[in-house]
Amino acid sequence: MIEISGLTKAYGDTRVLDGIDLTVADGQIAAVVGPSGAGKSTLARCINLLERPTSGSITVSGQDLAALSGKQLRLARREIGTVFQSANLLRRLTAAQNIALPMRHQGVPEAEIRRRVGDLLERVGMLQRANHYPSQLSGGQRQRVGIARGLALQPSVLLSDEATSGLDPDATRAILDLLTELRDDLGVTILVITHEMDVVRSIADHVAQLDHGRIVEQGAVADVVRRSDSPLSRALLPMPTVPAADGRRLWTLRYRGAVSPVWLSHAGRDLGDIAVLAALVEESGDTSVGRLTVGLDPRLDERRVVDVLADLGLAAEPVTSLRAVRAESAA
Ligand SMILES: Nc1ncnc2c1ncn2[C@@H]1O[C@H](COP(=O)(O)OP(=O)(O)OP(=O)(O)O)[C@@H](O)[C@H]1O
Repeated sequence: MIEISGLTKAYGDTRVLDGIDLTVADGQIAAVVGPSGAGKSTLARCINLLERPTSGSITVSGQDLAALSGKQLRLARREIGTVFQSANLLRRLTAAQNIALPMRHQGVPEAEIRRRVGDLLERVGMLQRANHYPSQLSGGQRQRVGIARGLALQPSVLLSDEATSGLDPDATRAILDLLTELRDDLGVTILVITHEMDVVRSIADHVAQLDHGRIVEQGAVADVVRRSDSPLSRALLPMPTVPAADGRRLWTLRYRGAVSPVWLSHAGRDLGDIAVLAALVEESGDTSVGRLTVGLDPRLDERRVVDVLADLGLAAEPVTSLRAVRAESAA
């Protein structure tokens, strides 16, 4: 479990992180997203102790890392494995030697290193390439070795800093599957720093949006995608703007997981004809999330629409954007 509380980082007079509160439960994957310059990398460097926070605490498995120094700090570093963008492997070392490196630095006995390197190579599907140098590996393969190296000291937390950026879709998918396996099989808590919303949708349990050094929105991904009119929700499941058809009133519907496959006909019994104008269904973790724009009879009572759809597991919200209102009144 990672608990970040009141984390602030300043360079001179400039506060790059400003009162970050973020908790990632054991065995969960959390994603931190945000625009360039928001402070994502600085947050990552504070968490893996490459930078000292100016104030606040970072507690991993009950230990406040920000309060440690010297030997304690070196020991605490083992708790957090990091995977960097483009893996950062040492060119002159083979895959196996790169993975062994953190263990050598910590004085792990050679026999134990050999055993663990073998296990790790197998876990990340790279056993056949143990003796390849980074230049002989693809970007996705290098990243697998990077992940194995990040796990070498058996950390409870894995920090992934833009680990999939620059990879093609297949390699990205394979790395995301691997991270999910690590969470599920080893119970590793994973914090993913990314600018890719696909990554969040695919693997994250929790998402936090960083902007100008502050977390401006966060929550369980399954809840965030159902939020109405939230910037993070729109970024996660963007919908095209559609004009209302035939004088209907536009509504946005959201659902997650267990919605009846025949909800539309059920809802139609109470609400009359439902025009589906746009729909987006995504797999998020092991559940599906959906967002639709529908057109309904404008004479329907708002409360009734919300209640009927809520009974069917859908969150409904009338669309009130200027464009939609214009489209409605023009129809
Ligand atoms: N060592 C430093 N000294 C002074 N300012 C810094 C330092 N490191 C980062 N900053 C500033 O902190 C802000 C956040 O930078 P950071 O690299 O954490 O953002 P980011 O969200 O990771 O951006 P990107 O997605 O572009 O990598 C930027 O305005 C940057 O200029």
